[in-house]
Amino acid sequence: MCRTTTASFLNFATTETSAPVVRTTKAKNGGRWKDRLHERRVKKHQATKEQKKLKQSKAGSDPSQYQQHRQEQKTQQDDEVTRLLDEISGHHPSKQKQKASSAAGSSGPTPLTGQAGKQIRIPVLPSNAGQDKSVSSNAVVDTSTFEGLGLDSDVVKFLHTKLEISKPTAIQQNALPIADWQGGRGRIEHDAFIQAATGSGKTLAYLLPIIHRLLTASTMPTKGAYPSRELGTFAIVLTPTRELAQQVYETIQTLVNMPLDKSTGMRAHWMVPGIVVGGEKKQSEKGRLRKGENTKAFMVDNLRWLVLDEADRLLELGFEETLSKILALLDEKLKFRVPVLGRATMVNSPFLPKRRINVLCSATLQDNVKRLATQSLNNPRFISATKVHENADQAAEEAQGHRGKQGASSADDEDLLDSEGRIKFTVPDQLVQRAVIVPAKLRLVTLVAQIKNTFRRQPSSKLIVFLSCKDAVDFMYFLMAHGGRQAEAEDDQDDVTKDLFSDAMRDSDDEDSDEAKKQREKKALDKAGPRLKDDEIVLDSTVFPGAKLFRLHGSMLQKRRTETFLAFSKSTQASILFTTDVAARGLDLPNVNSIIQFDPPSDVSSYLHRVGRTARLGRSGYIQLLQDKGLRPQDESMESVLKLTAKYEGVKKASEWQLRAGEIQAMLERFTLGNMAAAGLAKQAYLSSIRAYATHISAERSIFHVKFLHFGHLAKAFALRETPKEVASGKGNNQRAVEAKEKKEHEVAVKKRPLFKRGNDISEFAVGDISAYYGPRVKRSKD
Ligand SMILES: Nc1ncnc2c1ncn2[C@@H]1O[C@H](COP(=O)(O)OP(=O)(O)OP(=O)(O)O)[C@@H](O)[C@H]1O
Repeated sequence: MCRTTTASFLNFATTETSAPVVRTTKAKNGGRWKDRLHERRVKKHQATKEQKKLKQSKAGSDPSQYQQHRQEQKTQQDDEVTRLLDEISGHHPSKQKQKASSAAGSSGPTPLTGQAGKQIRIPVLPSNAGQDKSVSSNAVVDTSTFEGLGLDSDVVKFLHTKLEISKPTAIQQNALPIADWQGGRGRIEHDAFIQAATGSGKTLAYLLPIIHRLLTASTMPTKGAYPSRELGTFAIVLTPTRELAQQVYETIQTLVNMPLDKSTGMRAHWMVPGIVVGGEKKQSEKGRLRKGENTKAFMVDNLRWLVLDEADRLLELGFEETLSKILALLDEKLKFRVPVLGRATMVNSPFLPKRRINVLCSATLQDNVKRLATQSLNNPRFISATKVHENADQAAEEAQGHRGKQGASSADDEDLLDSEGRIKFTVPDQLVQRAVIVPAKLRLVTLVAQIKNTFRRQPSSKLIVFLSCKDAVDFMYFLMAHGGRQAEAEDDQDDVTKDLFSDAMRDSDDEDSDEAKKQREKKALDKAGPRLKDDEIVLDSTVFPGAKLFRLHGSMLQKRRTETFLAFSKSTQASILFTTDVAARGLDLPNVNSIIQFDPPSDVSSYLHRVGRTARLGRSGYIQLLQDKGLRPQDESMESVLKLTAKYEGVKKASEWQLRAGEIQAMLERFTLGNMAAAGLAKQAYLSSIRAYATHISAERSIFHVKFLHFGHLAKAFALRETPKEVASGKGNNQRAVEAKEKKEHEVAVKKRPLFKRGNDISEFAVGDISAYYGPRVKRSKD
């Protein structure tokens, strides 16, 4: 049902021609690596099908067919985003059709101002420490204080005393006036795009107006009654991860629990925040939201705000279907609402927006999304930390005009625009960014060295290490927890071998009871060393003594995810969080002072969000990318990182740092070799990382191409000594392919060898194939 509804929202009808219908494929970037891999496979399959179709059509096929096909592919991504934006704004598809057809007959979206095909440029100042900046604003208000912006005095007091927030940040200064505090008849209400650097306070920029207006609405009865819980849901905030939902929920919870001065008539008890996230059953959140079963209060008659936090991620691959379904549900619920007898279901308060306000918020809102939003959303305003623009084109023109006046070499422009004149996404000013070019085989040891150096410099540091897949997260977490027990690991290895041998002997000798066998197995497993346990939230590190280790990824049980997130947030001692991109967006993890990207991010915005977990709100932060190919000139040499560790660890001669690095690598390899659990995790991590690496988008494959990877060296990054072939053949998925390839190679090699040497390759179990001994039969020529 949802599928049909979704389809009916497509607002750009394909031009009707006699050409065969060509199925377009999605062409999107971003998303999880698994989504991208799936996407690529589907695309490849469809492309082959289309090629076949085109071949089958008339000989010398019509070039217009091909052009149309190309055009459709090009606009596919934009269409996808437009459709979602239309759904968000609740536009009627038929109206959209008219709009599209009136747009100069173009089959793709055209900006309203007629600047088709033009790049949008919106300047953003590169900082998230906005409090001390003097920022211009369209509003005739004192934007430097919350009172000046019109925020209720109780809320201001609460922010100041309880949350230690005394002045609005730059993005809050610009966003709050647009939110139209007082409401009132005849006021234009705008949808909004909020874009500012990570850690700049965007959450409060959209939450404060909502809370303020709901509080104000509670002072006046509508239809004789004060607002109550029975009126349903007033605002929905959608986020791409459960942790972010949890964080936003907690912020709202704190806000609605603020003490209020009763004489003002404002009441907050009727505002009840709720959270809908999936549990172990992945479909549950979608299901509950679709059916509206979770709570009776999920009534959307009065829905006045729909916020898409990390909107660019929500519009990305892997999310759009869920988003469509949720939006379709909202529409459906509105369409088929059943009036409740004796109950006023619709609120008509002068303090609330008259319609649903849509807010899209992120540090990285792409230009195409903004351009399409001008068409799809309702009077959208583009709010950055520096300015508010009426539409994306206005912002672009202004940026261009500014560029024209100042000359292309203006320092400001260099900061704001890239070489092609597009807006640059920015990282916080105070963030120190370093790239270390490391050969794959030294990546692991450099990671260890870098973490050791960080802890030496600042003993209670909190670090986040980003990895590309959950298998790599599990392995690193486990390795850093137990890999430092060098001596134990060696003993363990001997014990395991002894144990397994003696058990095998005993099995064949006597017939023990099942219970005795179980006991022996358990003993053997215990001897085999530590194992990764699902119920562990935190481990002590043996590689970094005194440090606590955490891990976070999407395949963990929800309960563990939440516990880990909270435990790491609260940790005040030296801590490391190993994580996938699930922690890259939006999370406000206090006092994280260093980010290490062990695996490269999947694209620019992913990089920005990852590094944004540190240097938040003007604090300092340090990030490091460990990469075996340079993205830009080498910032910090691998040698300097390793030398520093050696120095810290008492190595006197500078030349001995290599020895120390070798010792660390050897220690970790010994552990992996001697521990069955570690060996399994390492192999799995190695394979999954290669798969993830292979899904880098085409624009970045000149740097991150799987062909550039040295598989043998990469194994060392996962503390493995085996050759990749051996590792791969141990895996079910690749086993047959590897075996088949090896068999073929072997056969070819055998055939090439001189006859007298071939016999050596014959196994004693070989049966009756004479060619194995003498090579293939060949016809002899008669002469
Ligand atoms: N005006 C303010 N003064 C001081 N601290 C603030 C202010 N506004 C927000 N903060 C705090 O700044 C931190 C970062 O805010 P927030 O998480 O909203 O950033 P963000 O811009 O949404 O970041 P991201 O893009 O990473 O999601 C939070 O701890 C928040 O409480």
